[in-house]
Amino acid sequence: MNMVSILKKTLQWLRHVPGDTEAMTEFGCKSSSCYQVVFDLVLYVVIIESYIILIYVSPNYKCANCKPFLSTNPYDLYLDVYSSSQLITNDRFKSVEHQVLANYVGPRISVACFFSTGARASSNLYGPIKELSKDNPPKYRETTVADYVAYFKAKGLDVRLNSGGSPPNVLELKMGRTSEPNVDSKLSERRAFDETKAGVKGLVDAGVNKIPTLFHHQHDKFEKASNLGNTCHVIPVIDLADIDKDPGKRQGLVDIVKKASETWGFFQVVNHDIPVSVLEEMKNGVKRFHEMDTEAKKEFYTRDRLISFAYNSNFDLYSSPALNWRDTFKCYLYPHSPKPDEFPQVCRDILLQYGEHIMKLGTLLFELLSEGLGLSPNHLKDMGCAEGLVTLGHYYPACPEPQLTVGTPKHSDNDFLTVLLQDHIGGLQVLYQDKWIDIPPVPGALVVNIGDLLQLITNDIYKSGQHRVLANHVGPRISVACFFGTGAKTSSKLFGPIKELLSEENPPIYRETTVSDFDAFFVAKGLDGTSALTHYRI
Ligand SMILES: O=C(O)CCC(=O)C(=O)O
Ligand SMILES: [Fe+2]
Repeated sequence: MNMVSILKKTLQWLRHVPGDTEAMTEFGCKSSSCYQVVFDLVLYVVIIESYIILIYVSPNYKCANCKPFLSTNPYDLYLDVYSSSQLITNDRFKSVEHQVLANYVGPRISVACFFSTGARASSNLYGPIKELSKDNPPKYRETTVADYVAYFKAKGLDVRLNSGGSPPNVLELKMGRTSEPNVDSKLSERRAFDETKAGVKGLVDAGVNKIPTLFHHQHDKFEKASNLGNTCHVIPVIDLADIDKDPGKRQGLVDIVKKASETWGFFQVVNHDIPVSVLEEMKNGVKRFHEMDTEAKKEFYTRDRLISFAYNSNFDLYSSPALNWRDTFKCYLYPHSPKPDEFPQVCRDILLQYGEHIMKLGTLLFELLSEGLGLSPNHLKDMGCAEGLVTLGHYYPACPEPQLTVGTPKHSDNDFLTVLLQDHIGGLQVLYQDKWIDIPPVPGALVVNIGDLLQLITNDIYKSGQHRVLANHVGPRISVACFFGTGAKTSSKLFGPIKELLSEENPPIYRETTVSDFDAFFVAKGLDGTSALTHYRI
C-alpha cells in the first residue's frame, strides 16, 4: 500500500461508524479493546479534529488500554495518541512517550503523519472536553494548537541523557497539570470573569472593595522598590534636541544610549520631536476606549491574537498563576496599515497619527543603537527590526488592595525595542542589580527599553531589562507601549546573533529563531517571571 492510499484508508477508517471490522483488520487492529479506543477516537476526530499520530512501530508496541499487538507485517499501522489528545480527553487517552534506537543495520525509513488543525494560526481554544470532565475535573488548562506547538518546538525533545528518570512530559511542564482539588472552581472563576468581557474595570465599576483571590500574587512579587530614598540609581534621561546639528553631540548620544542599553536596558528620551499634544491625545484615546460604554466595548473583546484590534484582560488568563490588575487593547499598526473601520472610532485617528511619529522616532533610535554596536547606522533597520509596530493601550484601574496584586508582573519584552508612554501615576519599575528601581514619570518623556530579540541578535551586548508595574490605590493609570518587531505574523525569516559582532572569543550564544516562533513561545509561556531567552540559549 502506498502512503496516499494508507492515509485515505485511515481517514475513511477514522470516520467510519463502528462495526467496520474489515477496515479495522486491514489496519492491524486485532483486539476488541483497541476497537473501543478507535471508536472513541472516531468521535473526537469528528468533533474536534484532534491530534493523532499514525506511526509504524515495532511489533511489541502497546496501545493504551489495548492488549499488545504482535505483528510481523511491516505494513501494519498503529495509532499513537498524541499529547493534545491526552489533553482534550483529560488523561483518558495516554500520549505514549517513544524513541527510536540507532542500529548497525540500516537505513530504517519511517513516515509519521500528524493530524491537527493545520498550519493556519487559529485562535480556537482546546481544553478537556466538558462531557468527559463530569466526575473528573479538568487536569489541563486550555490552549490554542499554535501555542502548544510553539511551546513543544521551543522546548525541543529535551530528554536529558543519564538523568536517571523519564524526561519531563510537555503536558506536565506546560499545561499547568495540577493535582489541586479546587482546580475546577478556579477555572470556572476565570471563565466567569472572561465572560463578563468587562475586564478589571468591570469589577471596579461593580464596587468591589476586596479583590478576588484570583488576583492575589505571592508577596515577593509586589514588594516595594528598594530604591526608596536612594538616588544612586536613576535611569538616564537622554535629551535628543539638536541631535543632527552637531556631529559631536550625536556621538555623545550614541555613547549614552549604548551605555544605558548595555546596563539597564532602559532609558528615557526627551525632545524627541513628538508634540506634547500628541502624547496627551494618545493617553486620552486609550482612556476613552476603556471608559466607553461596556456594551459597545464588548464588541472588541477577543482572545484572537492576530486580529487588528483586540481588547481583553489578562492575555494569559487561563495559564497565569494569578491575574493582573489591568485591561489592555492590542493593535497592529505596521507594516500592514489597518483599515480605519477596524479600529474603534474613539481612538482611531490618534492611533494612526501616533504610530507615524513612533516609526520616525524608532528609526532614529535604531540608528543610534546600530552605531553603538560599531555598525552602519542602517544596520538594524535593514535587518527588519523596525518593520512592524504593535501597540498596547493599558488601563490600570484604581485598586482597593494594591498590596495583594500587581498591574503587570515581572517580564522582559518579546520584541526588538519598546517605546512606552506612561502617565503621571507611576508604578513602573526595572530590575537592576537585583533591586527594583522606580522609573518615575517625566513630563513629555518616553521610556525606551531593549527587547529580548535585540539582546538575542546582539549576542547579549544590549540587555533586555526585566520590569513590572505595581498596582495602585490611585487610578486609572494609562500607558501606551509600542513594540518594534517584524510585524510579519508568519514570516520565516530567521534572526540570530549578528555575524559582525561575533568572533572566536565571542561565539554565538543564541540559536536562530523566527519572530513568530519567539512570539508564540513568549505568549505560551506567559508572564511567569522567567525569560523566554533562556530557551534560545545554545
Ligand atoms: O504599563 C507600563 O508602564 C508597562 C507595560 C509593559 O511593560 C508592557 O506592555 O510590556
Ligand atoms: Fe513590558
